[in-house]
Amino acid sequence: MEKKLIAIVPAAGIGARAAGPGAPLPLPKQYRPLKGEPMLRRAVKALLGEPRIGQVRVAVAPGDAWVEAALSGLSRTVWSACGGPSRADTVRAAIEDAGLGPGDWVLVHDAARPGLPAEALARLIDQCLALDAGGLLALPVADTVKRAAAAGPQAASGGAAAPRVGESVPRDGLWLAQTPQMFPAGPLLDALRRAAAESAEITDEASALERLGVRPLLVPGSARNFKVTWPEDFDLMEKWL
Ligand SMILES: Nc1ccn([C@@H]2O[C@H](COP(=O)(O)OP(=O)(O)OP(=O)(O)O)[C@@H](O)[C@H]2O)c(=O)n1
Ligand SMILES: C[C@](O)(CO)[C@H](O)COP(=O)(O)O
Repeated sequence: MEKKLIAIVPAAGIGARAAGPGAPLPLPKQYRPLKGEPMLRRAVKALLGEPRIGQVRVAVAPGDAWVEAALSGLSRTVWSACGGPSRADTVRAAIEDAGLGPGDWVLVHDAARPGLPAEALARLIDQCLALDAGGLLALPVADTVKRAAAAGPQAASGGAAAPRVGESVPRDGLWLAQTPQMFPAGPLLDALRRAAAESAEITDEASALERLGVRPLLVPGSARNFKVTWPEDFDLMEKWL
């Protein structure tokens, strides 16, 4: 039987970092309109443009009041209020909800990355299917990388003091992980369950599998596919869109 490919969009966050200082967001960042359309809707539409994706499953927080309007009229799209306290909890619950076979493919994409180009998405799927291996979009690090030193004494003038450099980190071989991240459903679900049982803090799907010795493919992503995280990112993303 042919393996299915479904997409999961974790959308149960609140966007705390996207709020300005002292100014909470009026609604979670994934519902903020970008050029007239909620960010979540744009992220889902980027996935729907790929014919190999059979269904898009959006996972939102319990009590979410915005998802129905944000996704109205989209084909091949369902949503469920199975969001958990962390992104990994949300993704795990969404895969459990999806009732997939262990060999079916799951492609996880952040609601906060509405700028995903069709070519980058196709590149990831092509590579994973051709090599029968899980993988993720990512970009090689272009800048010099510094690790901050442990916090020292605060400046006498008040205000938050700038941290100091502890060391420079060689950037050779360093990549910045993006989404989508694509894996077979069975191994991914097993890896996420084990990470949860062992209280391992994981921030993406690949790292759950890396803990178990898997070496996912690093497929070149795109600068346009950045994650809307900080207040200024909304304007920047609107320019790209
Ligand atoms: N408990 C959570 C936390 C995050 N996410 C989702 O994971 C994606 C990437 O997370 P991030 O950009 O960190 O979003 P937030 O958690 O909303 O942002 P912040 O950390 O600033 O609060 C987003 O689509 C977000 O909605 C989720 O589904 N469930
Ligand atoms: C999955 C991710 O987008 C890859 O860069 C990232 O790790 C999500 O991290 P966040 O802290 O939940 O934004």
